[in-house]
Amino acid sequence: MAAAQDSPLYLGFDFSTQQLKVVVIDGDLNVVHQDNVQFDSELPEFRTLGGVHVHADRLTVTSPVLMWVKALDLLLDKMKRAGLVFSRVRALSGSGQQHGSVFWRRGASETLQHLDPNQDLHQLLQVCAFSVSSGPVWMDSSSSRQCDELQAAAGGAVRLAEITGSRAYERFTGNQISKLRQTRPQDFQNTERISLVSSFAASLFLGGYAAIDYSDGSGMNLLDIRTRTWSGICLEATAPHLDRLLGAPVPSTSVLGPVSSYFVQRYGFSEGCRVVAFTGDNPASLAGMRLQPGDIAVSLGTSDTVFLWIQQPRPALEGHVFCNPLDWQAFMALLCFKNGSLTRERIRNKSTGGSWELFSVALRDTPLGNNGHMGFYFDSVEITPPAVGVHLFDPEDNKVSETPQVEVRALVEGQFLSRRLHAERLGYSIIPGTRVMATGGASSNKDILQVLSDVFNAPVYSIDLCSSACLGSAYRALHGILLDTLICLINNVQTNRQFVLTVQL
Ligand SMILES: Nc1ncnc2c1ncn2[C@@H]1O[C@H](COP(=O)(O)OP(=O)(O)O)[C@@H](O)[C@H]1O
Ligand SMILES: O=C(CO)[C@@H](O)[C@H](O)COP(=O)(O)O
Repeated sequence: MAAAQDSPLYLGFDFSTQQLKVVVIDGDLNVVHQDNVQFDSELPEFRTLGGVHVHADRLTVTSPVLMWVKALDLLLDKMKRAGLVFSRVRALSGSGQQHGSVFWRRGASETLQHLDPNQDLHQLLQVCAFSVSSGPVWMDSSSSRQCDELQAAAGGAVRLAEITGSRAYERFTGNQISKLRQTRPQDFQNTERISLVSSFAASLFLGGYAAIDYSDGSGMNLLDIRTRTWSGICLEATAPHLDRLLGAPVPSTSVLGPVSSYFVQRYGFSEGCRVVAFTGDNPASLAGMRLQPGDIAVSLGTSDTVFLWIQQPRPALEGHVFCNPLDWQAFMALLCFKNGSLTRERIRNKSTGGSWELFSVALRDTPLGNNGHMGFYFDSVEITPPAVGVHLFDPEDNKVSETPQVEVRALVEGQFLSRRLHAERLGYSIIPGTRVMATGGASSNKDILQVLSDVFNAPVYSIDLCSSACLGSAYRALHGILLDTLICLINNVQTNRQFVLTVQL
């Protein structure tokens, strides 16, 4: 049943690689509105391809910070035009592509606190809010030197993984901070605060710097995932006084504060609307998919990721362990594959004239196993495994340069075999009852999901909305508010309780 016209609403945003999305839910978890802004097509002035700029070295990959700010202006205007009554919003939360960093210039805190509601955020922040106008994102693999330095300082890759949940990875924020400090010292000097994409987005809503949450903070090679505090060894190896630039990390369910007066005056948000900590898009998806023990999630967004809810961390040299965004005592394991949707798009353009429909036909017209044709497609330096290049094999295992008729299946089967193989190496086993939960843009394609099901030998479930990260963020907004109310109640009961002396020694 639809909720009353004035019942509370909860917003979930996702600042992902190619777009900004929002989902609005009511208190019964019904989705009442969704919208998005595509970076490439709706903000062409930033000249991104897939939301990013790939630099000449092919290793450095950045995104303009103001593009994300302008996308938020545009999205909120779209929501207003669609008739969304912002005064009903009780809480909001969100997520961001993981690992990307935003460097706020000295004085930006002051700017954030005094935003003029008559102007766009983009106008207000364009002049001097950021010391780095285009920050590194998760696709960047240019910080190998800094990774080696961090591992040496921490006592090796295994030790670093034990502390932070991952060996050193180029895209992880700590190594990107190190690179900026070494290569652009002046910009680093001008920096007042460093945010992740998630905490940057939360800062816009708060009108002040938002804390980094434990879960997204686990993707930096800086957080001790067991104590949930910054690791002294890692901070020291990265930059002096880094804790001041990062602020203290907080539980992912934290209520950070009220939405800033800018949003109250410009869009009519209620002064009581609360901002719940933003997190990474994969942790938010974990919440959105409501994973059960034994489930495995496969996200087919710009990146492909495989992740699961785990109770005990067992960090390895491959893959990542993050703090869990819902249960502070639990964790999540994640594998990330860089050559996901963009590689599927390249083969779609090459083999089926740019049509997903014909891509699907090619999958339907070829048999499981592809008569022995096999492909490994690493268009750009892969994360899992660290490999590059396209490697094709015929049924006799000869390396060939082309597999034209069967290329679509060679690609998709190869991708999913790799997802399964690496998940099993992490210790995950497919057992009777295993459910594969699919999400992300490509999960709308049933023929791709059929291959996923065949390769994992398990049923695949998807949700009727592509962005589980947005949905999870809206759930998290509601969850955060409920937890906060509960904690306040418990505190009140404890303060008001009258103790009576009942037994004397
Ligand atoms: N019908 C389809 N078949 C296969 N892939 C699709 C289809 N529709 C969209 N996609 C893929 O979804 C990708 C975007 O996924 P999405 O999860 O929205 O990205 P992100 O959240 O990383 O910005 C696109 O790059 C596109 O290749
Ligand atoms: O690097 C990772 C996870 O470690 C990526 O999964 C990013 O979080 C980008 O997400 P999408 O935009 O592809 O959803």
